Amino acid sequence: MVLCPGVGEARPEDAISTEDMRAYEINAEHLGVSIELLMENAGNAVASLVECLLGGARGARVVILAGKGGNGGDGVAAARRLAARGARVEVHLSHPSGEVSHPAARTMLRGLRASGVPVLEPGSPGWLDLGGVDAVVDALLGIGVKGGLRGGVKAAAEAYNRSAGLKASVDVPTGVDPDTGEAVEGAVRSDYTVSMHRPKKGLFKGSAPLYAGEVLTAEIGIPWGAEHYAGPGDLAARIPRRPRDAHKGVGGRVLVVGGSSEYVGAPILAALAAYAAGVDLVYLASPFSREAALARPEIVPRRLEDAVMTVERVHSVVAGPGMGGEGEELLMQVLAASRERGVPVVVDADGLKTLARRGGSLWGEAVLTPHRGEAKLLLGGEDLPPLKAAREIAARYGATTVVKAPVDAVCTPEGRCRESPWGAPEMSVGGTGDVLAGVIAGFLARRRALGLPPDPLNTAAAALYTVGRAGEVLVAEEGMVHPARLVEAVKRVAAGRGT
Ligand SMILES: NC(=O)C1=CN([C@@H]2O[C@H](COP(=O)(O)OP(=O)(O)OC[C@H]3O[C@@H](n4cnc5c(N)ncnc54)[C@H](O)[C@@H]3O)[C@@H](O)[C@H]2O)[C@H](O)CC1
Ligand SMILES: [K+]
Repeated sequence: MVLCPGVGEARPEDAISTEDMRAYEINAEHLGVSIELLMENAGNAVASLVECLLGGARGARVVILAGKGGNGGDGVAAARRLAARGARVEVHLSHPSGEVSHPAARTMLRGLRASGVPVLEPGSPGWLDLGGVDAVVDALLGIGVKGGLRGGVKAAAEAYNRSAGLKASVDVPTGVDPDTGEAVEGAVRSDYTVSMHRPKKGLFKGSAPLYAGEVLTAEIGIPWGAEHYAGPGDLAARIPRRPRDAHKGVGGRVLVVGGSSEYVGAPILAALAAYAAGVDLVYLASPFSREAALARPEIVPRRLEDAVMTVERVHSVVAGPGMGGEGEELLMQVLAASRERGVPVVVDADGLKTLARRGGSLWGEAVLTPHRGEAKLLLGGEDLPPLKAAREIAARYGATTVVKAPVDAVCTPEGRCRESPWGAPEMSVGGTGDVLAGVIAGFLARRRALGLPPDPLNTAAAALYTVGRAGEVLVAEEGMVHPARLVEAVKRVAAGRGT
């Protein structure tokens, strides 16, 4: 590995998806680390690598090929830093400068004006003339690449590949898919690729290594908490937006199984919360589903005895709210049917008591949502702090486990964990647990309906942030948390109107 300041080894086990990267970026901003700062750091890392590889920046002729998105922004920041170190730098844009689409990249371009670096647009004399360059940087496309190379990007990638200078790509080689590693025609071939924060998964797949050259990573200031704590990035990046021309079916369908002679409201709240999370259709199987549907016509009633056969129609299931002791057999049948059909299931409330009594091993796409009392039951009486309890229950029952507490914790059976500090003490009111179960199931359904893997750990994190934030919004606006109002607030936060 080349030894240069500011860059490190890229290990496949550290690789992340573009979805992860988008989530971390937004979470970082929420935690006080701005995108501009991340971009500046990315540019600095690129500048330092080029300087190091050339054995000094002073007098070196460097051309930065910059696209109109964030990747171009990294390149523009690198240009300013290299110029400040004495390099003879030019920026060649793939597009007219008025078309820069990324807000932070626009800021970088403004900052570049004062540095004396020439900025060449398509059509200006000398555009894509890379004769005699010592180094050329590919800052054309990063994780925002879509489809084959077009327009100025295509022309710039051709010039890059013909150039005799040292070649370095920012984040990913332009034209290589950051998730799958697939390369489109005309993708750039580099000597080095410096991937921001962590290497992107695609860099290790298929033919990507041929294009990337040596892969390095640069630490750009994303704090640990942006990965560990649930945040708005999990909602924005992991829960797909509904396409504007959405037809019925893209939002997913959820089945709620619960209720008993004693408890009526819990499964209804879970059903309404699933709707608030953006799904298309919620079936309710309970002893009173017809009455529930008369009061709330959006609920599709199912007889309790039809619960098991409804599993095959849905993208996720909530089982347990308000079930009492009456539904043990049914719960076990619903779990078996869900597992057999690969449908993720959220087990809450009385469903958890049944599991604690019967034991047994679930699967990673089952999500248990105990509060601390239920966690203690599941652990046979042992009282552990939330994070430890989540880790232990997840390992013991083989299911992703959320332990609800002032700082919620969620862990997978393999021991990967996240926490969520959002929410308010007023959320201890009855019904918030039912709402959370419905939102987790709703988000799981929305991912599955679009063919995305359910990813229960990060999907639960998105739900924890959403419900916690909804509670905060309500406390700020109304001074209290009423469960039915919480459903309304979830709808606003999930639709991007509550932050
Ligand atoms: N995520 C982070 O924390 C940080 C990311 N940084 C850098 O930003 C890019 C991602 O930026 P984004 O604007 O989302 O995407 P791109 O720059 O890759 O490009 C989008 C841009 O390009 C156009 N486009 C897409 N596909 C094509 C194509 N095939 N042909 C032509 N043009 C295309 C599209 O229209 C958009 O306008 C990330 O990779 C990092 O480099 C920073 O480091 C800050 C932190
Ligand atoms: K690139």
